[in-house]
Amino acid sequence: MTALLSAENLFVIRDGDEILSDVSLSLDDRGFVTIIGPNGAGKSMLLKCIMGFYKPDRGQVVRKKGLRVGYVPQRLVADHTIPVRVRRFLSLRKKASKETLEQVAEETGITELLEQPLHVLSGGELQRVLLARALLDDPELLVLDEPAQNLDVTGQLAFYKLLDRIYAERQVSILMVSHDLHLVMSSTKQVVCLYHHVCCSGEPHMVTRDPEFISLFGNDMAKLMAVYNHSHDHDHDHEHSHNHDHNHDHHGVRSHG
Ligand SMILES: Nc1ncnc2c1ncn2[C@@H]1O[C@H](COP(=O)(O)OP(=O)(O)OP(=O)(O)O)[C@@H](O)[C@H]1O
Repeated sequence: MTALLSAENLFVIRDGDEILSDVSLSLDDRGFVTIIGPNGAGKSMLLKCIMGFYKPDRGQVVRKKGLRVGYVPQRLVADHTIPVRVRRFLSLRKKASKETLEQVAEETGITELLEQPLHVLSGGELQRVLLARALLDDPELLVLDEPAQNLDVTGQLAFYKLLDRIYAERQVSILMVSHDLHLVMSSTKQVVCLYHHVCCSGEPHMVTRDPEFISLFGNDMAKLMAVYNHSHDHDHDHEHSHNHDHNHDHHGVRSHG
């Protein structure tokens, strides 16, 4: 397998706090990695470093040469005072052909919305438009930062279902921050549990059994995951990786050193 991208030993330190502490992560061709972690754990910061929006204090991000990346932010605040139609919005930054734009619109279920002004769209529709925009360049890697955070449960389900289909049908890898592990765990191949450092990582059903996962999210979350795991609960010990060479209190401190 070819590594599309790797983050190597990233540190981000602000006001003496380690927002990211020795974080490493790598994404292979056709990988599907979901980053989870409590509020303020540094998930968005990690994505910003990976996207090159933010320079880590130490460490580096190595990308495959010429890697095409599509980015889907948490949300888009549409400006009511400058009514932009969806079609125009999609062609603002990307030089996609009319055919590509319409094919991607079809794929993401927004064909009917192309002539609508952005500001009239629902939250779910806007997220599909943002996904469509990220797909216009035919990305090898899709990076999504809590893409369903502002949607209701039905909207979340629909969005992740669409993402599943895109992953199945395209030659694309996915790196996503999500709080909805129970909704994405059937598609996710690897979960990275972050609390300023990588607490544990591996296949979803293994990570949810990890004592560090349970200490971060509590037993209720672990039990909820167990229900979702039930249908494909089998042993993958050999694929599970840990990072246990640290010792700290997850609930109290932010600096680990
Ligand atoms: N540019 C910055 N300068 C200083 N501190 C920052 C900066 N960006 C983020 N932080 C801090 O870093 C910590 C991690 O923030 P981040 O947004 O990465 O968390 P998160 O895991 O994405 O949280 P959430 O789940 O709530 O979105 C927070 O305490 C935040 O205040």
